[in-house]
Amino acid sequence: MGEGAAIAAFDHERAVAAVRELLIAVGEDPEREGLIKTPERVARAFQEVFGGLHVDPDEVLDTTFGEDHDELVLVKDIPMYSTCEHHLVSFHGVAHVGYLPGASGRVTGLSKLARVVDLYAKRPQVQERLTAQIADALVRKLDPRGVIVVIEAEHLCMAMRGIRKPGASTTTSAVRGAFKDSATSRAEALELILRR
Ligand SMILES: Nc1nc2c(ncn2[C@@H]2O[C@H](COP(=O)(O)OP(=O)(O)OP(=O)(O)O)[C@@H](O)[C@H]2O)c(=O)[nH]1
Ligand SMILES: [Zn+2]
Repeated sequence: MGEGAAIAAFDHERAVAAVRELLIAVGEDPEREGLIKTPERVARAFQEVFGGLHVDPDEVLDTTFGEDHDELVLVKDIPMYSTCEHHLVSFHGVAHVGYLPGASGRVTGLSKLARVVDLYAKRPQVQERLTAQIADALVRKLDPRGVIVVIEAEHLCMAMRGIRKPGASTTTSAVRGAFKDSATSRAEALELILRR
């Protein structure tokens, strides 16, 4: 079982009631025409954007192939939408996920790397933890020689409110195994990742 996989199911009725309360709290009338279906819609949207809480990300990495490939596998520019756990607004950008297959040479499906990003992103998150969780899932499931994950994102909590710095970009990385031990391997991977 992956980290934090088994939690209570989504409580739709409770979410609808909570959104309705929030609308009243901000001074709106939840009975007016434009808002009548909003609690229902927002509940469904929350179920989708936090859907990763109810799926075990490790299971998507069960698909592996014996390709006998022991060099870098890197998927760049995976679109990523997550939700800042402090303000419940979006942070979004791209994730880059790379790994060096282990001695067995087994690789996973490329889409599975993007699925792992998605499942961890669909939780209340901070960018640093999201980056580390993706790296650690790959370490657990693929027994790789190394893993590197880089996420570049804009936080709407810094753009639309608070300090109001739209365009500010946050980069986080998580390196494991060979990418942690060898500055040369890390620099080569980062060069490929950040090359435009
Ligand atoms: N390290 C980290 N910080 C984050 C992330 N997302 C949001 N934050 C920060 O979390 C902090 C929360 O600070 P608080 O002082 O508790 O909350 P706040 O008064 O709303 O803070 P401001 O955003 O500065 O107005 C802010 O500095 C946010 O920028 C993240 O993914 N990683
Ligand atoms: Zn925030």
